[in-house]
Amino acid sequence: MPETTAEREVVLQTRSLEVHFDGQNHAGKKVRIRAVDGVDFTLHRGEIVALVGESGCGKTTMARVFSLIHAPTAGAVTVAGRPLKVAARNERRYYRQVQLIYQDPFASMNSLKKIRHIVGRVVSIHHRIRGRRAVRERVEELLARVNLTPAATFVDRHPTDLSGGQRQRVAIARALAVEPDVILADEPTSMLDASIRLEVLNLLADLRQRDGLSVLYITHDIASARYLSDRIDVMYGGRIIESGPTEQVVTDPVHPYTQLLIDSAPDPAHFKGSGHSAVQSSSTNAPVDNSVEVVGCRFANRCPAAQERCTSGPIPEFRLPGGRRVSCVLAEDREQVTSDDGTPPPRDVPGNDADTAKEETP
Ligand SMILES: Nc1ncnc2c1ncn2[C@@H]1O[C@H](COP(=O)(O)OP(=O)(O)OP(=O)(O)O)[C@@H](O)[C@H]1O
Repeated sequence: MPETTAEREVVLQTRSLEVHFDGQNHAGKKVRIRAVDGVDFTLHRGEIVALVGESGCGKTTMARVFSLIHAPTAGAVTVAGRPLKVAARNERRYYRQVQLIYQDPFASMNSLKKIRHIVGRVVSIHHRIRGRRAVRERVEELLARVNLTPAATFVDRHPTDLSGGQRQRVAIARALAVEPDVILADEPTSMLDASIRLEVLNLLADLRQRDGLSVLYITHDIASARYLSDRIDVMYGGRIIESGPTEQVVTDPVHPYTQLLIDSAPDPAHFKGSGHSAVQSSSTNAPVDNSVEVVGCRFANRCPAAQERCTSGPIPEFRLPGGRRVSCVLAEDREQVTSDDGTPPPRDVPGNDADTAKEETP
């Protein structure tokens, strides 16, 4: 396998992706909701990328674009190098490449059917395996792959006979039945008991390790993202505001919002399955109103380090060593920072309060 992400094949990519919805604000007025508002995202083969952010930031909408539920409003989406529209012409073939795992495995399972039927149906459709015995053998193989063993004891049970963690394993087995390249895991552990969360995350890590699967892991919990992912994309108000190798982002964040997520996690260094971000519950942290068009940084009204220029014009994307990208003026203070075009950013920018303050000091 190639050593660096730059050398690996890109399986999912977006460029300037926008997904807007018609909706209503709290006053009942019609508004345009910018669920995703100019996102550049990349997932390489065999990589686990975590999309992290609070509720309403646009994470699920991203996954829904890749699973053909929402169409992009603007921007480009490619899947294994092909434009999404082309890749999705044949839906069945598309879903062989890309599979979605939901937060609530019950939502996508007929609880009246046995596991044999729930997983077996996908096996028969996608692999054209006929004959009860052949289908059952394949189902048992898949259940064993997600550590539901002995598999023969699970096939004749109903989803209601299983624990939450076991049901999520069945959902993963069903996704694996089509032998996908990519798993989109949308908060796959948030409805599970803390003790089982780790098991499911370990299973995803194991599938990547053994089968080279690529995983888009969606979560509001940066501690679990740190546990599982190679890279983190932090999303806020429909935009990715910071991204890079997981350890670098978590141990040395640049954007104050990333710092807030880390501070809100119980113990980002030692995830034991119980992590829950407190960002949402704080009364001072009102969720972002993504129906309002904002030129600068959407986080500025909550940011302890906000400067005038954070809201007066677009915030450039800065690059840092290690493939890190940050949309925050604080990145200018970092060593080896470059602008999007690879040049060092101008340090003396009018309106930069920090610089002005330094000049005025006698
Ligand atoms: N079909 C839709 N119609 C109108 N608005 C939508 C639709 N889907 C999502 N939204 C809005 O888009 C924004 C982003 O939603 P999204 O579900 O992607 O966020 P999220 O980060 O996944 O949050 P959560 O973790 O709560 O699911 C929210 O303001 C949401 O209300």
